[in-house]
Amino acid sequence: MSALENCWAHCLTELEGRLGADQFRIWIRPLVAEPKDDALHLIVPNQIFLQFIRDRFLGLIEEAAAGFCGGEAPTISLKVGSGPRKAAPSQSSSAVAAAPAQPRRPSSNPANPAPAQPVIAAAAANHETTRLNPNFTFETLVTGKANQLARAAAQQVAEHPGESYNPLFVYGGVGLGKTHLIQSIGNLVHQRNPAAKIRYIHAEKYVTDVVKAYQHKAFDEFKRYYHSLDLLLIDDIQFFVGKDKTQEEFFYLFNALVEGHKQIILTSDRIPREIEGLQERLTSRFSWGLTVAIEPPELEMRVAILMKKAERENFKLDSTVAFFVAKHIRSNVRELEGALKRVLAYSRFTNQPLTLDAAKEALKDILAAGNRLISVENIQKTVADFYKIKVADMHSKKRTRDIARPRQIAMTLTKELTQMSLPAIGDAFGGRDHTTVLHACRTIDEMRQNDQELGHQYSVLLQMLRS
Ligand SMILES: Nc1ncnc2c1ncn2[C@@H]1O[C@H](COP(=O)(O)OP(=O)(O)OP(=O)(O)O)[C@@H](O)[C@H]1O
Repeated sequence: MSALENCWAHCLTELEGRLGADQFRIWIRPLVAEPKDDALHLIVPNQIFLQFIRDRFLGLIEEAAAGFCGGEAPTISLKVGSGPRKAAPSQSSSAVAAAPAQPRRPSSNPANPAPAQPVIAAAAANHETTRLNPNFTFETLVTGKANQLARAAAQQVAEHPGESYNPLFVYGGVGLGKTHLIQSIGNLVHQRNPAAKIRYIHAEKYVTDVVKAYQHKAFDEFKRYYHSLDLLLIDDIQFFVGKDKTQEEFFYLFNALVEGHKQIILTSDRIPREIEGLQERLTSRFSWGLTVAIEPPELEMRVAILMKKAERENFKLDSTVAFFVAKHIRSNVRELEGALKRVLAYSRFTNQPLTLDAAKEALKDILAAGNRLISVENIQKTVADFYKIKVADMHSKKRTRDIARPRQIAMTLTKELTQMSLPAIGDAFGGRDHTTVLHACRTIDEMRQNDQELGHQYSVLLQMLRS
């Protein structure tokens, strides 16, 4: 190996560590390095890829190369080539591709079925057996800035249930991967300890169980069952609001499990203290462990998710197509998945390669009816990014101007761009009253006339959301 090849090999190791397996596989692995005249030429598959590598990763690559070569760091250039060549050990040493792929997961082909679903908890007679989704694992979860912390915390909890953060409280908007993340914990705990009694449940089901126990005077059995769990995962805990009996029962259950070092994991669309109507003793207990957010994914992560999902369908998605879809579908991962399914189906049914034109055709009605795509989540995310605040602040009670004003702008945009009623908008913004929404719309409309800067910002946002 020449010094430059050595340098590139070092960069690969360094970058894999820094970017994580998914980002590395998608962005760095396709690069082919050609050492030439004291420079390292990195060949990329297409122009969009080139721009992306230049904007996001070139600095990192240069840093890694400088770290290896010290003062003698080579010049690194990017150019579009005819696609990555395979690097075999016997190959001439003039081109070095990135590390080999991770082993592929079993195919989704029915002839090669997914591993058996872990059965959760030998449930007591009245508590039907539930199953975790075997596809919701840490391996299939793409990590990016939006969920980095949540994932790290989840991994820690899965490896040391009942010992590190209890409860783990995960919050974030619709379709952002809360269920996927917490079920990954369940699946890993089950894999490591098949005897562990695990129950994943939606909060509404817990409410129903309490009601049934109440009706059938079967609280002893109810308690015996729930109190015997090793790991309890409850999704969408905000459904407990207004259910006093449920909250009371859950309070006892919570105490018993935590005292017994049994792990509890909860999700919600907002942080505990902002769930109005939840008893104070629960709110404070929910904050005992660790509360982590999942934010909407940024472009880079959305592309990675699309690539990974397509790969699981044994489909090689061109990065130009992935960018196109990711740029247009921004609000949440569920919508992103829906768009991907659509383009894949289109390509299969029409027997056409999945080109950019094919993707445009497949998504044409979604794109044409742009307004239908503008969801309240999309607006909240766009406005929060624009003003550099958290999406969670759209739901929060904070009244400082730097948060309240963007929130009012987002409400006004929602009124203008969607068919939602004032009460529905109020609900989507942390359960506010419709008069608050009306006041926000009037304030912003007036300010747009009198405050040039705000008027401009509003038009930019409108344009961003409609494009
Ligand atoms: N980071 C990610 N990597 C891969 N897939 C993801 C990721 N985030 C979400 N998904 C996928 O998006 C879909 C929606 O995720 P999930 O159901 O976990 O969202 P949620 O936050 O629980 O939504 P809700 O609030 O509606 O319950 C799932 O199919 C999930 O696998």
